[in-house]
Amino acid sequence: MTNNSLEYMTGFGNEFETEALENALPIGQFSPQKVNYGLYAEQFSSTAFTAPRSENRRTWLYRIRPSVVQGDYQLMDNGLLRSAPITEVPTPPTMLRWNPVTIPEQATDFIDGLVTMAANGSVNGQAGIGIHIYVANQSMEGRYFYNADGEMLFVPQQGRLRLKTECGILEVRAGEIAVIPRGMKFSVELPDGPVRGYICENYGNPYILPERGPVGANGYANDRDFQYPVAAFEDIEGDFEIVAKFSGQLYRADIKHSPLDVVAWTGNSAPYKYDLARFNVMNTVSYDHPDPSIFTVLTSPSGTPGVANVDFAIFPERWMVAEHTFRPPYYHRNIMSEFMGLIKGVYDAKEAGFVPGGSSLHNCMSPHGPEAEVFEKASNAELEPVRYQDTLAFMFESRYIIAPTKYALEGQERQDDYLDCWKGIKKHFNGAK
Ligand SMILES: O=C(O)Cc1cc(O)ccc1O
Ligand SMILES: [Fe+2]
Repeated sequence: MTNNSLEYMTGFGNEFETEALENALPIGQFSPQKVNYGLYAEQFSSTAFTAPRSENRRTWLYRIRPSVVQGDYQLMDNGLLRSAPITEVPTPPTMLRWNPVTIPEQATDFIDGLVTMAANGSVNGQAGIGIHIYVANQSMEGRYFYNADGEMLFVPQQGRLRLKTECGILEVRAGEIAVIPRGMKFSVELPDGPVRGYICENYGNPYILPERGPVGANGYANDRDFQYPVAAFEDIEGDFEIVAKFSGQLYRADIKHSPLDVVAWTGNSAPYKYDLARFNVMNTVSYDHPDPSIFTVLTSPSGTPGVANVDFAIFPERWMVAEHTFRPPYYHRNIMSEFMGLIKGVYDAKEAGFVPGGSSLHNCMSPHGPEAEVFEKASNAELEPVRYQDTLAFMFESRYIIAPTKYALEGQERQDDYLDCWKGIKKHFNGAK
């Protein structure tokens, strides 16, 4: 890429404009008869042309060659990648938990190292999500990827990713997230070696920031903290490969040049990153445990107001000051389905077994909550203000039942003894007649 300095532009969903060469962007129109530098104009639409203006997302790309210059697609092996609906095994209501997926010893790039844990909705119906773990130890070399099935939310747990995209370069490490729009081409480099993390592939409406309601004009994830790349392009020719995820299937095509050849772009559909440490946490300063929706960073709305296709919520470092309150997450059963991961530290409902890089799934109406020891400790603790330190968990919460894959249910990471964490819950009832 000619522009290798990692500069970013800021502001969630802004109408950006950026050029790696001076005057590459047309002025006053999108599609002039001739574009400067002999570039081609290409519109990249992430919403229907006719989506309401407030939701409309599209970007104009000014590139060396239009995207149509490529070979034909051939089927590829999906490896452990799956899409909704998952039909290979029935979905049990059982509460599930997994150890981290091990980073392989053999050469594995980002595409090779995708493992689907679960999915819901319908990839072709553009509703629901795919939940994947990525493990890799090699940069993608000579190949590029795009996902026509959904926007990709990256939640790194270990290591750093350099995401080279059509719109420019983003780097993310554990504690940060990145989102790449549906269909945007990119490659993944690993500047510091092996990586592991989670991906929420969003088949539905693009993520937006949640409403703030009476909280007011500031707080939660602030718009200004979202960072977008500046234009950067590769002008290289060779024997490359483009890999597409389309309708749940991987395909490959030959391409004789780098598809990351966008010299300038303008619009509001672009990849972005966000440092989760910037989340402005709202919580009780009086009593009781509010619902985890107070920790929502991004939401993909479904057609029903207040009922998300998927919410991305975090459980970050914060002060806990609630008085006369059972402070950990309450025992509950929920119409929404909850997939959780841990980036670092210890999660307050589970002191053992839920480890960084691991995952859990509590589906629609399946009961869950603190393990036995946590209940005993929290119901007897001195309620001083406490700072939850060195911890970061997250949740993908969805209106649709989350179906684990056959690999998730039968693979080596599954903790078959998960339910034992609640076995020691004691009967404290003292009202017997
Ligand atoms: O189940 C979980 O651990 C997630 C969660 C956290 C919380 O603080 C309240 C409700 C909830 O579902
Ligand atoms: Fe929950």
